[in-house]
Amino acid sequence: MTGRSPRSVDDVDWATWDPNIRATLLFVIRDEQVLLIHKKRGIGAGKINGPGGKIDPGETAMECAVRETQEELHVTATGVAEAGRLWFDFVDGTKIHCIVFRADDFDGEPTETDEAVPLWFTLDDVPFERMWQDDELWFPSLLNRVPFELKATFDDDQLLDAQLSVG
Ligand SMILES: CNc1ncnc2c1ncn2[C@@H]1O[C@H](COP(=O)(O)OP(=O)(O)OP(=O)(O)O)[C@@H](O)[C@H]1O
Repeated sequence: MTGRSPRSVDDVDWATWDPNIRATLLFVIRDEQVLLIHKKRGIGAGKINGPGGKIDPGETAMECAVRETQEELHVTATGVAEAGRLWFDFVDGTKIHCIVFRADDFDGEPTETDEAVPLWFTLDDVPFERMWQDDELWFPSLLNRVPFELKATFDDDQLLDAQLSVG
């Protein structure tokens, strides 16, 4: 141990870090609004987030992001592009690697499912207090189309430390 605050980003050996969960997030951003979900189950249930979930064997991260958005909201995202990457190291040993996508549009009508409630927010009114604490750190880069990478440590859903790199 280094004796610094518990589990800072620099305490993690990222060179050997091997995620046990590979996941995605997708944000449809259209007409100065972003399509979010109130998540009903799974990791982060009760929070607001983008649609997304774990990558299935044999699918690409982008295929996963589109599939999860279809499953959770019954819409098909279009104009999808990678926006950034997130590394989450939890004190309980959970290691989540998440690829974030941005979409310009979608086909279909956002619909509540067993997994999620669709919610639109204007870009100056995103409800960060109801989201994972890291989201607020990288969301501006997502909006500005600046590639980002964020490494963060968490204890349960409490953010301990984070390092963002952009550009
Ligand atoms: C720690 N800070 C975090 N900040 C922002 N987003 C976070 C997150 N930690 C996890 N996430 C997202 O949460 C989803 C989990 O996936 P999750 O819903 O459990 O997967 P999936 O739909 O496959 O669920 P089942 O395994 O079928 O229950 C997935 O989008 C992942 O990126």
